Amino acid sequence: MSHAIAAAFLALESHAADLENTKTLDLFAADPARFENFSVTLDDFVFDFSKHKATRQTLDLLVALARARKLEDRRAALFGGDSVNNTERRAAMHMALRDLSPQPLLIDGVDVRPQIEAEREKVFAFARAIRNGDIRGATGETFTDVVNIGIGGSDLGPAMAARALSPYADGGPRTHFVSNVDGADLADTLAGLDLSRTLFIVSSKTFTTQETMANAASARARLVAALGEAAVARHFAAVSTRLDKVAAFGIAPDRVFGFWDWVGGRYSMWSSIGLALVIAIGPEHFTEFLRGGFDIDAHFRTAPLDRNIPVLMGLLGVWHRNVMKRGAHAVIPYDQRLARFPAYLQQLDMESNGKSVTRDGRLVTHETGPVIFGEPGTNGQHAFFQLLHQGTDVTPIDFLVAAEPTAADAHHHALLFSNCLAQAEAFMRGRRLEEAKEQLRGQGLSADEIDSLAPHKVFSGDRPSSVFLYRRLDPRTLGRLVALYEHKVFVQSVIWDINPFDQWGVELGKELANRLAPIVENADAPTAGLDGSTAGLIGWRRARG
Ligand SMILES: O=P(O)(O)OC[C@H]1O[C@](O)(CO)[C@@H](O)[C@@H]1O
Repeated sequence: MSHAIAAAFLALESHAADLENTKTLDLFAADPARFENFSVTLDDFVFDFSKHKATRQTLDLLVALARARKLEDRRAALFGGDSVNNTERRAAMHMALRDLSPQPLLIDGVDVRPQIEAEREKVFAFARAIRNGDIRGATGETFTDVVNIGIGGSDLGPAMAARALSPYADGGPRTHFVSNVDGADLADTLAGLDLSRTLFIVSSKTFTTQETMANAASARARLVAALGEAAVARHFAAVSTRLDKVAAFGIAPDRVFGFWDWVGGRYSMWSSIGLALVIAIGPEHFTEFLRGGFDIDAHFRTAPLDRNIPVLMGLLGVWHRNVMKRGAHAVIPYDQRLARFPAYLQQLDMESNGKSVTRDGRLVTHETGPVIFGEPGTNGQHAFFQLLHQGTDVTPIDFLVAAEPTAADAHHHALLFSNCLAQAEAFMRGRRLEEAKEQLRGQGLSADEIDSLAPHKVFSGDRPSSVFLYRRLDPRTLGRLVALYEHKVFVQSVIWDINPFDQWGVELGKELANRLAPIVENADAPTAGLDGSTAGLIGWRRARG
């Protein structure tokens, strides 16, 4: 670690010590314009970070750390199509997929815009034909249901977005997502579906992923049993970078949609991987989704670092992770249709920044990515918020909420919105022992009862949160949200000097699963050489199989 970076961290640590006796509420008292000063508005979108215990000096020190890490140069390298994914020797140019300008998009000196636009047009034409019934199944029926078979980045993005944007799924077929190798996933999804009206999309960047290949083979077998071998060409489409492998599966070339190795799996929902989503919401709404991502790219590239939403998200996360030593980060959408957004972010953030070595392979000197978790509010309030309010660990929270009701019921939205703001306020405000006692006195309790109960009603307060307030959850807003988090993850990777675009940590488990599968399937296969626990568990299963 260079001297400048070590000095930047030391300055942050000493500043944190100075702030120890300051309450976040005091910061509001000292600055009547704190909300304006500690929030950023982007069109009809507000990022409010005023409830973090952070001052102007905190921001200056965090920006100094970012500069010491050369964030602006690294951002230029990212957008310039450099091989920022150094361990796989690739660019990470998912932003090119949503660049709606006419500018050339250079990767290794080649303008990739024509290929991107051609592939997108092919996806759009196919989606339109499915939606309007020009493309039909083997028996001449229109498609009423689309089943996307994929996992991780080939599932979570489109699945999350199809749910988030369900009000925009006007007139298209229903979409379903099968990911788990547990056969129950496919079986439960297909129960009740009419195979003669069902289109399967096999989505896999590598077209080798065990779960996806197993589910695709089972879906194919079910279709062949129902409609015959010839139906496969009419009922299957595929999305992959490995067109050679797709051909071997028997999917017709005009139903194969490609993308490129410079698009990471968890960054791929902007590509042909979005096919199921395009079929669900239509090309026009999908283009609005792309536009939302493109808005954020422009903001990320041009806004000053201390007014730059993804930079602030990333740096505040570094403040909490590295200076305050907080190990988790919660994302709570007060928006039921964003129910899968926390799961989507788990892959985006934890697969990207869950690393222990730097870009050049040395052990990191600081903590890297936190555990990301979340559930929609208000449900989370009745599940794990107790720990967030009074547990011994402090967990920073992102609250996401729309300003406008999404359903016709304004009353429900008023309740939802109030709950969101009330929680954020409660985490910041807390309740002192004296306040707790005062409240209990008002309830007519005896002095002894008050003394014994009051400590249980104390909230430390100063528990930090950001609020993302958007007008409504439409395709453009969703595009903005996804791109904001993508760039936040990138900013943090720069501070931690790690490669956010590889995922070697998923390899070992995959290798071992492939080694175990034949031993589990064949009851006579020897278990010698396995560790005692694994052999014991297989033996227990065999005895009952
Ligand atoms: O699209 P594929 O190649 O099937 O991979 C699915 C997922 O598996 C991973 O490689 C590892 O879990 C993810 O990065 C990826 O999104």
